[in-house]
Amino acid sequence: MTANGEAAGGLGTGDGEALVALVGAPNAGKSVLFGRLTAEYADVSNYPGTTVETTAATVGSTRLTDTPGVHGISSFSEEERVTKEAVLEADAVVNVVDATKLDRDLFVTLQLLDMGVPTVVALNMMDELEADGVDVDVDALEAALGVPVVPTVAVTGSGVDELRDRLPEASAPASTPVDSYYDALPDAVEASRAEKTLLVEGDEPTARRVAARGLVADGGDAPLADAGAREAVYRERRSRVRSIVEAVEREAGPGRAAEQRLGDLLMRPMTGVPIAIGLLAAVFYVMGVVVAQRVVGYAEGVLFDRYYNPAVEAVVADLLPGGEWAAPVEFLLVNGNLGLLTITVQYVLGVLLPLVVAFYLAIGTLEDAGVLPRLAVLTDRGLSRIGLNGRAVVPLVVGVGCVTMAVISTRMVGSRRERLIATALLGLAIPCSAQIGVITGLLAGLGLAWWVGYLAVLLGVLGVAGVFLDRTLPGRAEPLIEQLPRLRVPRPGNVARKTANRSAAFLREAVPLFGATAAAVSTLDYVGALDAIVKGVRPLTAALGLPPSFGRVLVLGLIRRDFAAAGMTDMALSASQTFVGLIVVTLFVPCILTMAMILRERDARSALLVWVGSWVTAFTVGGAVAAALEVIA
Ligand SMILES: Nc1nc2c(ncn2[C@@H]2O[C@H](COP(=O)(O)OP(=O)(O)OP(=O)(O)O)[C@@H](O)[C@H]2O)c(=O)[nH]1
Ligand SMILES: [Mg+2]
Repeated sequence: MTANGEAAGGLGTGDGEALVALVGAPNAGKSVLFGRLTAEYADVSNYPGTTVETTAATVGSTRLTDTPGVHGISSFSEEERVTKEAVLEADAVVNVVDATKLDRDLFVTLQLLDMGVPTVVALNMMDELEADGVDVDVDALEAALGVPVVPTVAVTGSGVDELRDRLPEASAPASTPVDSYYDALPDAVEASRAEKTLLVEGDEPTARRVAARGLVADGGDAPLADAGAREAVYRERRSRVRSIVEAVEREAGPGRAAEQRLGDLLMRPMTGVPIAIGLLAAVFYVMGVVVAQRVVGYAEGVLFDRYYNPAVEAVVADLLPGGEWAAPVEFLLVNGNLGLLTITVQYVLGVLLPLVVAFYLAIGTLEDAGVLPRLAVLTDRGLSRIGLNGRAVVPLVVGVGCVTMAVISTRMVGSRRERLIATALLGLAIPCSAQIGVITGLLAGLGLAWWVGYLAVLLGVLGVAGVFLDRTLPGRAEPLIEQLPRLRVPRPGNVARKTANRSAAFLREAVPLFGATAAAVSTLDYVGALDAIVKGVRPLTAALGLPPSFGRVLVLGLIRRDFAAAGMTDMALSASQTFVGLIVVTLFVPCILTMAMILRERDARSALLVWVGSWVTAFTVGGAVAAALEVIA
């Protein structure tokens, strides 16, 4: 059974699994419901656009798919295409509607019903509807739509059982007002009702698909209705939405104003900027002082230095018999620079993991509270000068956690042009959490003035690079159209779960990569090739006033940025050398994982632009800073 027309009902009646898709507006609660219905976790955040790809899980005889949020079933963006495909494949849809935004969300509901897709409506966020002092007549809504409507509160699980029970009742009305437009399609188009509706609405991918089937009899003609049809259908649908909302919604009491006021405070520069600075300061206190210095300091200085490393060295020495082949193996496993079993483990578990966990906890809390998009509105003015809009705040902030992940989140930044700018800035001048930890540690030793200087240089580079890209790339910045999520109290369970998932993903990626890097670098080291490379880049390091051993840091930096920063901890450098070194390491090329992600999300040209640009920027800015420091001194 597919979503193809006739008034359909029942589910899973045929052989095999029934495909059910969760579909609805961004931030309506689809992913929370997905988690409730399947016991699998899909990323949940309190901002629109969290889900960008489908996630599926099987429960009993049903295969449930979580989809990216959309305001319509169409193909204007990548997310919409993904969701449209999921809808066309599905046997039935659970349409997740934010009860507090009926006028916005029922458009998709009616569109699904016009398409003849068997649907059950989950009327979610009922708790917030009540808090707003609004009442929705669920029975009247059900009657108006002609399909089951189940009130839910996804975060508490209320209504979820009923939703599951009523899934088999998924249906669509037998006829639709869009029927009358089907005549506008070329004769002899053989397509399902869902496809016909999309054709009337001018959906090109559907037209191509229908044409490719060879079902257009008179050849040549594109199986689309004329351009006016979409407008007419949309207008008619919006007016149906309005009359339904008028019929089912009524004021039931005073709404809450406190949340609104707090939200406004966050977005007004006078109050928002201090609040934002306070929040960032809190994050950096936790990251830079509590975790980077205390936790990491204890892990490195006590756990690894005193207990773990000596113990492993002793065991390896014991187990390896003497003999000439044993020496390189022992070097590989336990050498003091990057031993596979000692220093590498120490870097990953003792340094990076605590920082990464702390960072994800902090960012997860902000994500859940709905603070990030308000920061977006706040920073929109500044960012629009560098060719971006405020939505780029989220990728840039996520980038401070992990640039690789941030590259994925640039999908929410709008046009290709903005994505490229955001990606380039991320690759260039945003240090990742793993690196920040080490950087914070090194700068803390130098004093506050150096910290401020470091931030100033980075912001300067971000600004100049942004303005440069903005001026040189074709096109222009898009205005911010942001659906603000509500402010919500973060849910500790969700934050913990998300942190655990992200940290596990970090380990899965970092461990093999670190292992391979450490083995490769140790091998180069053992055979003396590392020294040769280090000699080769000596002119560069000398130009920066850095010792030759900094070349080793650069080699590490080609693979992982945090690796490079960590490599600096063991060098004897003066304050200004440390400063210049950190600037270079921060601006230097993105790690291998980020490069792979840029290739996946953008293209080879963008990747090359970022990589080469990083080399040039790192050494130009590093050189300039070194020269300036010399003048001052
Ligand atoms: N108060 C309340 N909050 C909810 C409810 N359902 C979801 N939320 C919150 O709404 C936010 C968005 O939830 P998600 O499940 O990520 O929304 P989504 O529909 O998957 O959003 P996209 O992936 O962006 O399309 C999160 O902060 C949830 O905790 C609900 O019934 N009541
Ligand atoms: Mg989602």
